[in-house]
Amino acid sequence: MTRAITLHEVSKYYPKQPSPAVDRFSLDITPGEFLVLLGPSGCGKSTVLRMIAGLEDITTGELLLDGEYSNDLAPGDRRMAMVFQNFALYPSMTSRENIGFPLRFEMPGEEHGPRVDETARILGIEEILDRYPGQLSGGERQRVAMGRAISRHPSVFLMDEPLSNLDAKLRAHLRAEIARLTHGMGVTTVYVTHDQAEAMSLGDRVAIMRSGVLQQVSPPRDAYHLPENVFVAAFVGTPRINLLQATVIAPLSGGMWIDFGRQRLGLPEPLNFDHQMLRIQQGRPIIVGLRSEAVRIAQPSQAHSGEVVISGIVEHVEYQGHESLVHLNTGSRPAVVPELEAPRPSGPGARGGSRRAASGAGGLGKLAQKAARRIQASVLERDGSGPSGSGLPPKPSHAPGSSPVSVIDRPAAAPETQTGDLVVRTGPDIRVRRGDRVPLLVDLAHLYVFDRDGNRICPAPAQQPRLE
Ligand SMILES: Nc1ncnc2c1ncn2[C@@H]1O[C@H](COP(=O)(O)OP(=O)(O)OP(=O)(O)O)[C@@H](O)[C@H]1O
Repeated sequence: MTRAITLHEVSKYYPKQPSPAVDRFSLDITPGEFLVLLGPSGCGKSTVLRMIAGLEDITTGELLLDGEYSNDLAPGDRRMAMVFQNFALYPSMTSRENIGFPLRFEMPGEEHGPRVDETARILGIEEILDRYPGQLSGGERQRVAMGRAISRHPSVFLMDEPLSNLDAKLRAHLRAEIARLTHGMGVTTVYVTHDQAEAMSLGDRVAIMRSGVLQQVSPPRDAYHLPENVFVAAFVGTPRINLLQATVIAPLSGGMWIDFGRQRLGLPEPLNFDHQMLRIQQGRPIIVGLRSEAVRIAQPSQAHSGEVVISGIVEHVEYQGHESLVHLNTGSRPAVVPELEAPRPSGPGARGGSRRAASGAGGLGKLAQKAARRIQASVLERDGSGPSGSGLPPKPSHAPGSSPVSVIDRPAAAPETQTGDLVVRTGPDIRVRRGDRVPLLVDLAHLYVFDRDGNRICPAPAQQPRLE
């Protein structure tokens, strides 16, 4: 009933496009799994989905369905049902007729009524079965569209941003319904979205794509806690992870610091394994990732073990009701991931807009895409200058980690002119004002470090590269 889907080194070149829309994509989806394809607009998610459906030819590579080579299988023979963003209901048919329509071909000559009624009951739409699409709300229309997919008892659901035309409340509601339905039916589901929150809440696993290339496949929790590279770290999680340019200082005489230019973090001694592995980065530019919950505003005397102190100047406080996000200037230089520079599309209809923006941006859009493909340049420096601390700053006067206050607050040579480089999550009642300098406690247990190419080096990857 439900199917295994394997994509092996699958690439897709569209005519007249210099680079592939999908580039050597390999993935095993197990029967009954809910797999989410996640990534920014134009990264190739829909193309992967359409190749699985048979709506798009595979240029190179193999698609296996239950282990059988299926590149050339006709779409109608794949027993897959697709749900799109734009509902695609027949306006002149009632909900009942829309849901029953595919059954005319799947069950010719048979009575469809019971199957339609069963589907309507599962979806809770019995009362709207005799209405036309024009008489339905967006959410009801999408339920009917899902009903049309479910009634066929497919072996695979393929969903392409099915909720993106709906308002936030309805999206959250239908998201829960989709999870309940697909898991209840045990049908393999591949779900496309650019909304990381949706992906994280729905997927058994999330496959994150960038410029046609698969970046990471993992359960949502691992994508958040163990991002394999800076792109995944930045794409997953709200507010976005703070990414700061830095250098490792590891003098032979001992100790290790992470230098942000104006401030340094001393790593507590004895160094743990992950921190020891940073020694080989000595003097090289790195990117430090700090999620908003890894830093708190508190007095140094309140530091727990594993927390070190830096400071920042309050730029802006974003009140969110249940919490506040405090934007601070620590005098560091933010690192930028090219595709994520534009605000993430969100809200109803965002997808079409973003697609237009991507394709219609002309030269700039293409340049951004080109930049994105250069894996060696996966992270840019915001001001275009070299990495901070490219010459070694003076040796600090005390050993790092010897006290919780192991940061060296160097007097700024010039006024701190950068805008907020660090966002910290706090309780809603925080009493800070713009311009206040506040102490920040950084929890080193939640420190991420990426090398210049954007690959995570702390926490150390499970498989260490072999030293030649
Ligand atoms: N029929 C086509 N002909 C040429 N190029 C195409 C075609 N369809 C898609 N593309 C290009 O292939 C790339 C991947 O497109 P795709 O629709 O798969 O991305 P996506 O991640 O689903 O984006 P979105 O979320 O905006 O829909 C894009 O650069 C897009 O412009």
